[in-house]
Order: sequence, then C-alpha cells, then structure tokens
Amino acid sequence: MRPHEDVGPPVVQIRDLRTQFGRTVVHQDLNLDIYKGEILSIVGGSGTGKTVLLRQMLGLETPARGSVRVFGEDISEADAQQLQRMRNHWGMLFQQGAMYSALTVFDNIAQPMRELRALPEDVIRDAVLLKMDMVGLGIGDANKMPADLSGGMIKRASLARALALEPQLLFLDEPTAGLDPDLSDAFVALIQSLHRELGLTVVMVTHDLDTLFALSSRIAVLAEKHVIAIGPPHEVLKVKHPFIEQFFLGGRGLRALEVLDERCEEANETKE
Ligand SMILES: Nc1ncnc2c1ncn2[C@@H]1O[C@H](COP(=O)(O)OP(=O)(O)OP(=O)(O)O)[C@@H](O)[C@H]1O
Repeated sequence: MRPHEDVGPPVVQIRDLRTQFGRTVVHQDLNLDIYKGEILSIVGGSGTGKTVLLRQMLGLETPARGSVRVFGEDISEADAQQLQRMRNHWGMLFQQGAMYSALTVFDNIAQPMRELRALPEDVIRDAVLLKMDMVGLGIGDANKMPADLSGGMIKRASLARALALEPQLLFLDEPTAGLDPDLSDAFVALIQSLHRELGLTVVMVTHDLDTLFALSSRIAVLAEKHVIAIGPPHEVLKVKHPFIEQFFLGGRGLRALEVLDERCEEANETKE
C-alpha cells in the first residue's frame, strides 16, 4: 500500500528479491517500496533477514536475485565510485553507534565531510558545530573521546555523524537499543523532530515496540521469507498472522498501543 498518492516514485524499491546463504533461503519474492518522507520500520522474528535487507539497501551485500534500487539506481549494478556517490546521500546509524574510538567527537562528525576532500576546514568546523547543536550536544563535548561519553551521548554523536552530509535518507538499526527508558524517549523525540525539520526518509529496524509505535509511518512485517504485511501501525495490527499477534498483541504490545492511542487523541484535541 502506498502511504499517499502524491509522494512520487519510491526512494527505495525492492523487487523479487532472493537472498540465500548456502542452502538457507532467507528472502524469496520479497517486494518493498519506501516513499519520500516516511519512517518505514521493518520488523520480523529473529533470523528473518532484517539486518541483511538493510545491508542490501546500503550496498554492503548483493542479493542472489532481484533488484534493490535506491533513488532509482540499482545498487548491485553500481561500481565503487557510483556507490560512494550514492552513499553521500544517505546516513546510517549502527546499533553500537560505531564511532572511531581514536577520534574526538568533533573529528568523528567531521570525518565524512573531510573524506569528500572538497570542503575547507572552516566550513567543516561550522557544519560540525551545527550538527552537534541539532542533536543536543554542546560545544564542550567536541573534544571528548567516545570512551568518555554516556550511551545516550554516543547515540547523539553517531546521529550527528550520520547527518554530516545532509542525507535525504537515514537508516537506523535498533536506534534505542541499550538506552534506558528515559534516554530512549528523549532519543525518539530527537529523531521525530529531525525527521520533521529535515524532511528525511527513514528506514528503521527495531524490536522496541515503544520506538516502533512512536516513530513509524508504516511498518513492514517480514515472515515466511517476504513482506507479509505493510501499512500504518493500526492497519498492520489487524492482519491475522501468528507472528503479528504474538509480537504486537502481547502485554508489552498492548501497552505500547495504548500510549499510541493516547498520543493520537491528544493530537486530535490540539487540532480541535
Ligand atoms: N554473511 C552471512 N553468511 C551466512 N549466513 C548469514 C550471513 N548473514 C546473515 N546470515 C543468516 O541470514 C539469516 C538472517 O540474518 P539477519 O541477521 O538478517 O536476521 P535478523 O532478522 O536481523 O535477526 P535478528 O532479529 O536476530 O537480529 C540468519 O539465519 C543468519 O544466520
């Protein structure tokens, strides 16, 4: 299902995808379209191939069959130079933050800009400080080393680096994993505001139901080697499938859903 009628061609388009490791078929006949401006979350049981799918969208793995197009270009047909050019238009937040431990926060965020070898250092400096401000880091954090940062600050610094080249597309792999509930809520609020302000398209993999319901425009459910359901959270919840019932409608799922309903009611009251 398309989220809106006027969103244009998909930013990510996956067609007839097959992924196989040895004799294990992970994906078969998998199709998925992701549209500009949405936050599309991928959920599925362990081993259903969510991470592999993300890696295929990033051009880090090649499918056995089928196509993965990002901004209209087939990733598996791109050469190294084309892939690098494409990567400059997307940002990636890995589960563990993935900061270079030997570089300061400032140098970690500056690194993608320096790699372009096109920007003068004073422009890079202003851009790094702007990104740090966007994610709620102060100027005093610039010279800290990753080992000196809390989990929440590592996530913020990693997000600043993911945003360094002003991407149109942001990939998030378990963005709130390892954060306590308060830090997790604060990080979700940060992603929400950046998504709104920057008009980003976001592709996210998460097991966390609060994060899922708070952020997702649509949810794609992976089971039986392909996408068995896709749509806004409330529509996906209505689909009769054992995984969906077990994943969403257990105790935690119902509580997360109640929070979502309360937020929708508050939003409606504000509009009235
Ligand atoms: N490079 C690889 N070589 C062999 N098998 C692999 C490789 N990468 C992934 N797999 C297998 O592919 C399947 C899907 O892996 P993937 O990590 O994408 O699952 P997932 O849905 O992200 O799981 P989880 O929720 O547990 O993180 C698993 O069975 C995994 O063992």
